[in-house]
Amino acid sequence: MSLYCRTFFRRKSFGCYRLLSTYVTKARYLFELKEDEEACRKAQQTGVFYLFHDLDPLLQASGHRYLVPRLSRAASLPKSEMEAELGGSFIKLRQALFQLNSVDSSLLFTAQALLRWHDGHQFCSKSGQPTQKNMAGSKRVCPSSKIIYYPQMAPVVITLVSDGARCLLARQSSFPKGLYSALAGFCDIGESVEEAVHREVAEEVGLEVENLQYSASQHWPFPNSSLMIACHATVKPGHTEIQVNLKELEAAAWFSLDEVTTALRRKGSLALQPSEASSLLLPPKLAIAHHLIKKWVETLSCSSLAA
Ligand SMILES: NC(=O)C1=CN([C@@H]2O[C@H](COP(=O)(O)OP(=O)(O)OC[C@H]3O[C@@H](n4cnc5c(N)ncnc54)[C@H](OP(=O)(O)O)[C@@H]3O)[C@@H](O)[C@H]2O)C=CC1
Ligand SMILES: [Mg+2]
Repeated sequence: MSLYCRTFFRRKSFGCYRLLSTYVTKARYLFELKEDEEACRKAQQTGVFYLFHDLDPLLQASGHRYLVPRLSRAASLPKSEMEAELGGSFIKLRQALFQLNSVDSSLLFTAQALLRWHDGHQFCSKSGQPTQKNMAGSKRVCPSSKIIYYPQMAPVVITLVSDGARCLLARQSSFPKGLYSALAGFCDIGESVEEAVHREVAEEVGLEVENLQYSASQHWPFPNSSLMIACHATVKPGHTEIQVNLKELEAAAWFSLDEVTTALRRKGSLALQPSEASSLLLPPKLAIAHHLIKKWVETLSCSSLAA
């Protein structure tokens, strides 16, 4: 059983920061918890805990949604007794994605990513000796080599390529039937975001892009922690012929504004009804791919209205 503690910021107890904004005060407080073992120990006495078993969070079903119980103290019971006592079950985070609200999912993403990182960094890669976690869980230190290990995220670029009227979406064989997403790929070492976008698009669909525009970013915990960097880009005029790299993708195609708008309106889970078996499915709201696609639709719809 693993526990992830979250300490809620209480404004009145930090008079020394009174002149600063609430956000700055909170940021300074969280910084203090990472640096000061004793302050962190104290905070854990009033903090709330999220419970995990083998990286699966404890969730409570409530209609079509999942709620995340916040525990005021750490208890240690066998898994089944814990589930019975708290009226919930330990569920794979990926499986529960569509039934969580965005605040809960963001906290659980961070908690699971940290727990996974600690689990995989128990030993120093130089000395082979066990590493020790600090109270806040923000780093691990090897007492022998003195190396400090910090939790890491792998940078990933995700790009929605457009030819002005259509956008390019692709699927991997592991995706649910009908689901298409934007092109994604890990940055190689030494690469800038721009270089990674150009390379990934060329590698996966054989196209050259230009007019790169950063849109947003997101921490994504699956399968390991990634920092998703989302961009829009266009192809060079007239150069739209896709050459799918079948080692990376199962299929890629251009989709019209109408097709994408209809797919965005489709609600609910990723399972298609038999009558819609050939329909296009898009990533869920929580995924940054959804944000990129929605933004493209909004921009194109506005510009066609203005024309
Ligand atoms: N939030 C969102 O909206 C979306 C998130 N994603 C995420 O983006 C990530 C990348 O997408 P994907 O298209 O799969 O990536 P790539 O196109 O880069 O291909 C994935 C392959 O890269 C290799 N790889 C795995 N980890 C790393 C790493 N840390 N550095 C370099 N190469 C690595 C693996 O190859 P091998 O197994 O041969 O070593 C893996 O099969 C995935 O984690 C996916 O979950 C993707 C789309 C949407
Ligand atoms: Mg890819």
